[in-house]
Amino acid sequence: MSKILSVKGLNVEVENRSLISNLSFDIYSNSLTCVTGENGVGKTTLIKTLLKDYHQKDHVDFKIKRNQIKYIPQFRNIDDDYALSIKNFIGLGLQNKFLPWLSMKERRQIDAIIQSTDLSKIKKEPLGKASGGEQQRVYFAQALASQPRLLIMDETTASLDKYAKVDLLKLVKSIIKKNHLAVMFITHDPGLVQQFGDYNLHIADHRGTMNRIGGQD
Ligand SMILES: Nc1ncnc2c1ncn2[C@@H]1O[C@H](COP(=O)(O)OP(=O)(O)OP(=O)(O)O)[C@@H](O)[C@H]1O
Repeated sequence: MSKILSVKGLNVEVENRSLISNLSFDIYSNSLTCVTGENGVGKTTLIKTLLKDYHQKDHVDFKIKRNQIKYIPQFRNIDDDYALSIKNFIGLGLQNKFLPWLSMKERRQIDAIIQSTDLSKIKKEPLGKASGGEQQRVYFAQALASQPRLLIMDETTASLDKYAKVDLLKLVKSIIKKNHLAVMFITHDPGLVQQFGDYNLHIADHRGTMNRIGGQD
């Protein structure tokens, strides 16, 4: 396990209103850190602050490059008519892409991601026709195409049923292990935290506390 991010004495504010004071925690590779707390405590604002303060080393010290951090937002505007195939959508996640088509190396990389995220059977289907759980798996796969070392998932499971939630988290855990990835996962689901979290960064009363949990592999 190597350190990916060190946060020390960070104050998280919005429009001069303090949300979290004197926050300190570390994020390591090979681990899933759940970020929990009531609505409005400042979880999303914390993530925005970390990304905004990337170059400011006093309180937020990333050990990785900015382009090795990937954020998967909670909502996307994908409607039923969205016609791009799942494979091409995942390809959009490739970094430093100059050509409009995929090189042989990129094609192999995308094929490996499709296989590891169990999307082979539906890779030619339009993304708009995929189920909610499949779409979340595709967003995760697209994020992997940029070969991140830290992945931030913002309530990615919120719209899924309990089986799809567990399936997605099992997949995330297996990729964490395989790619030595660090994941920060904002969630309101205590069952998922207990079952899959390695750490829980819990925010309440303007304070953040990091606890070790030790979720399943
Ligand atoms: N740009 C902004 N300007 C003013 N207030 C904001 C802004 N962004 C967020 N806030 C306020 O800051 C507080 C924290 O918001 P934030 O979205 O970070 O909470 P959260 O913990 O992620 O909540 P949830 O679990 O509901 O998503 C809220 O009271 C919100 O209204």
